[in-house]
Order: sequence, then structure tokens, then C-alpha cells
Amino acid sequence: MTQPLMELKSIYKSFSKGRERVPVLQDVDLKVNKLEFLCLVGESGCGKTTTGKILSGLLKPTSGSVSFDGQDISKLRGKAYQDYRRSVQIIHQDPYASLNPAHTIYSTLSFPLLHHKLVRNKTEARKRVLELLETVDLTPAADVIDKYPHELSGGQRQRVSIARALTTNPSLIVADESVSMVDVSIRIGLLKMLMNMRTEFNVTIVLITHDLALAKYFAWEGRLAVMYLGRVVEVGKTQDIIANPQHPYTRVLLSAIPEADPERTRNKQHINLRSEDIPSLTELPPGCSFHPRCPWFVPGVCDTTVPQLKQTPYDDSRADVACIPLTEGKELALYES
Ligand SMILES: Nc1ncnc2c1ncn2[C@@H]1O[C@H](COP(=O)(O)OP(=O)(O)OP(=O)(O)O)[C@@H](O)[C@H]1O
Repeated sequence: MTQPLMELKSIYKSFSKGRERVPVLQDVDLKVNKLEFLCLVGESGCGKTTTGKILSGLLKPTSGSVSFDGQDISKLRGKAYQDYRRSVQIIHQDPYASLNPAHTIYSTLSFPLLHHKLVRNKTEARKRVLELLETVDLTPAADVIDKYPHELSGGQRQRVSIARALTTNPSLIVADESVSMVDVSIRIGLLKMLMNMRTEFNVTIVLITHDLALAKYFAWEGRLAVMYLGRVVEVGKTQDIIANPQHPYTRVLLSAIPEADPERTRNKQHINLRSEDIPSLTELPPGCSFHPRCPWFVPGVCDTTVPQLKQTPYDDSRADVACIPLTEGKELALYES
């Protein structure tokens, strides 16, 4: 089996809130394969951004290991660590907040080029910045390069963020909801640009989104990792998961997304949760944290044991799932209270 580009093993991450520790990620295992499209999907607050920040080295896990090209990043020092940080870039959710309003586009894009010595001088930096602006279709680049972020539209600012991620010739880009802040009309253009970067620049892309329809579009040829309350509950090939969602949470998410054909949407079976309330991270329910909401809850099983991410014994789909009844080979039956 080929070595993944990045691998998270048994990742726990907690933050302090007053005197408490809030467990944000628990036992997260995740592989990012070379040149794949991987999408992390789940509702707000489930830990997607925290996972993305751990992948890109912006946050350290509380425990667990992160490896890049087979090397544990906590053991990298000096140039090797700088190379890893250069190789993994993140595009943040909000280009308004992530671009410094006091810096021109030239200044923002030339900084990493000069800092990582990817160009020899300012003349070369300017030439490279113009090329990068052309790459992300900000043309004519000469009209954009000396502007400030507030002089650009939201979509243009997001393109600058993509160009900035490309400055360091990364092998992995984590794009955190990077198309959600722009109008629907330009969202697809930005997504296509991200997707083209794989072939044009040999870059692996991890997209983080709460929108399963968008995840399906982006990672159709790749994989989905579905997260719920700080854990990965299902991971596998997108087409397998869409055709045959296994985890109850994935089934509920999929039942809620509209189809292109309105008739199919009307006829789609909507699955009702047992509760709309999302438990608090500081008061997680025992056993499977989805059990209080799960329509297929099995008393005495789901509320006692924490499920591990595994393959189901009976299914030829290769998605791994964290659901005890499924991994024990049982059929799910709707819970009757
Ligand atoms: N620096 C921090 N300090 C304390 N709590 C944090 C910090 N960063 C994130 N959290 C908390 O961790 C949880 C997970 O946040 P995270 O941003 O990773 O989720 P998410 O799935 O990306 O959500 P969203 O889609 O809303 O961005 C949230 O409850 C959030 O409030």
C-alpha cells in the first residue's frame, strides 16, 4: 500500500474554557492520500477546522501523532520542519479576515516568496506575483497587483487567498469552507479552480465544508470523511457513501440534501432525528455521541460503548463506519420508544 501524504493517528485535541477542558477532537484517525480530493464534512462545531489546522501545523494535537510523508512532524526540526510548513497551506474561511487590509496584494503574495527564498529579489517576486494572479484568473494582473483587499470583490479576494496558498509550491492545500463566503454564482468557478490545481500543480486538496451537496460535487472522484462531535463517523469513497450511506448520521445528512430533479426531492424519504438538540462538547453522552438523536438507537449498546471506526462485515462498500450495530453485522431497525 502506498504511503499516505499525511496521516493523523489517535488525535485528541482539547481547548480550555474557563476551568474546563473542552474535548474538540477525540480519537481521530485520518489518511490523506497523494493527489486525492478529500472532503471533511459535518455540521458546524464538529471539529473540521481544528482538524484542518492540525494538518497544516497551525495547531498541535493534545495527543496523537501527525505524519507527513511518513515522518512524525513533532520530530521534524529546522529545515525539515520549515519544508513541511511550506508544503501544507491552508486557505481560510473568510478572505476578509485572512488578508491584511493594510497590505497590497503584491505585499501579501511576495512575503512568502521572499521569506522562503523562492525568488532571489523583489523584481523576481513581482514577476512571480503577476504569474500567480494570472493563474487564479485575476486579470489583467497588472491592474490588481497594487490594490488593497478592500478594492476587490469577495470572489477576487478568495482568488488572492488561493494564489497565496500557491506561492510556496505546496503539496497539500487545506481549503476551509473557502467558497462559502461568496455568491453561489462564483462558488462553482472557485471550486473548479481548486480542482484544476491538482493536475496543474500536483497538489492534494482537502476541502472542509458543512455542505454535503458541495462535498459530493468536489470529491466525487475522491473520498469523504463525515465528522460528528469531534469524531470521524464514516470515511470512504464518495461514490460508495452517496450510493450506500451507512452511518445513521450520514443517512440523515443525505436525506436532507435536495436533488437536481424537484420531483425526486419531493419523493425523497426524509429521516427524522429523535432529537434536534446537538449535545454540548462538555457534556457528551456516554457511548456513541449520536445515540440521543439516532433514529436506529439500540438501548444497552449505543449508549454504553464508544464505537470505533471499522469496516462492516457484510458490506462490500469499503467505507469505514463508527457504529456498533453495523460493525457487528446487524441490520439497523428504527427505534420505537
Ligand atoms: N481556540 C479555541 N479555543 C476554544 N475553543 C475552540 C477553539 N477553536 C475551536 N474551538 C471550539 O471547538 C469546536 C470545534 O470547532 P471547529 O471550528 O473545529 O469546528 P467546525 O466543524 O470547523 O465548525 P465551523 O463549521 O462552524 O467552522 C467548537 O465548539 C469551537 O467553539
